[in-house]
Amino acid sequence: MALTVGLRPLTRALLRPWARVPGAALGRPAAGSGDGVRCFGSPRVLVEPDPAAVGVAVMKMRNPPVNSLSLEFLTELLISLEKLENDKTFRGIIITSDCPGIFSAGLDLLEMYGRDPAHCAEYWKAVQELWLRVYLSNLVVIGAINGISPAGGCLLSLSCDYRVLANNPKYAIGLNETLLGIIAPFWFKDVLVNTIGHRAAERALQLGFLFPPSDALQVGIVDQVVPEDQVQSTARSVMAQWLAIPDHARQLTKNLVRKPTADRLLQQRDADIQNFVRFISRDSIQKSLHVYLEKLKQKKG
Ligand SMILES: CCCCCC/C=C/CC(=O)SCCNC(=O)CCNC(=O)[C@H](O)C(C)(C)COP(=O)(O)OP(=O)(O)OC[C@H]1O[C@@H](n2cnc3c(N)ncnc32)[C@H](O)[C@@H]1OP(=O)(O)O
Repeated sequence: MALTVGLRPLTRALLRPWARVPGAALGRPAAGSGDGVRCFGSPRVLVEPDPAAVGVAVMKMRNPPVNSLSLEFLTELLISLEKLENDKTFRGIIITSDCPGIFSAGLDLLEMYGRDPAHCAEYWKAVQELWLRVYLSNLVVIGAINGISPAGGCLLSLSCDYRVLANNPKYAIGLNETLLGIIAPFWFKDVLVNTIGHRAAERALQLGFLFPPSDALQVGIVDQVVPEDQVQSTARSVMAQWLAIPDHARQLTKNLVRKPTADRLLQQRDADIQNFVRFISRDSIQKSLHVYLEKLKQKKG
């Protein structure tokens, strides 16, 4: 899938600093890595070949403090994913977090609060693009979910082929948009319905459920819950099962299952952007975001 949307100016801006980081440029051997070991990534996305599994890359998100999906972070994720997709040495990716206790806090609220319509439109394009790229990836994508994963973080998880969640009572996963006074877009909703079924999604979406690990497993929003120190090794074992299937058969099957859902967005991307911009620009929605951001601040005391 081509990187179709208008990310070029930002992409160029992002590429410049990477060029100054020895070994950090996409596709170059990393500083300190052995000859021929490919390690590519960016300031916020660390991508390394899994030393224990041929053809597998581990992608670690590191946008502290909470891996919120800012425009810059989304762009870096997109570039790394595109690079991996085009590198025939890789057949699978494990997506995980480098921020302790947090997989991803979801979309960056500061990209939607107090921003002008043009910025919101650019941001939403990037959100759409990340979803499409992960959801339709030809690679096997396993989520090693080592922290809380609300809203956009949950969408990212749901877009993986398989989800392993760490069994920690502090962690939770779900589409909690209504708690913020906003709504999950139809394609977030579609992916949740596909995963947990209509009735469970109806309740979860309206009530903004964030499922703790045991409930998450029970409802099927994740596939496995394991002790925290086994998340990566479990993801690796699952990856081996998925990679035992011939790529072409698995990829065509994935496409068969996922394309109708992706097509619903692909057929109306511009309208979806306009809808988002109209919605997010409303005074009432900006007020809700303000209240939510204030709550986050006050939580700190
Ligand atoms: C028609 C279409 C409609 C629109 C659809 C839009 C869909 C939106 C989907 C989304 O993804 S909205 C985002 C939802 N995310 C959340 O609700 C999570 C909010 N965050 C938290 O609950 C907590 O931060 C945490 C993730 C549980 C971590 O808690 P912790 O105590 O470790 O850290 P904090 O002190 O709360 O946060 C640190 C720092 O980060 C800021 N921050 C947290 N989350 C976000 C975020 N999503 N976007 C931007 N910034 C975030 C938080 O305010 C703190 O900032 P400072 O006070 O340090 O400046």
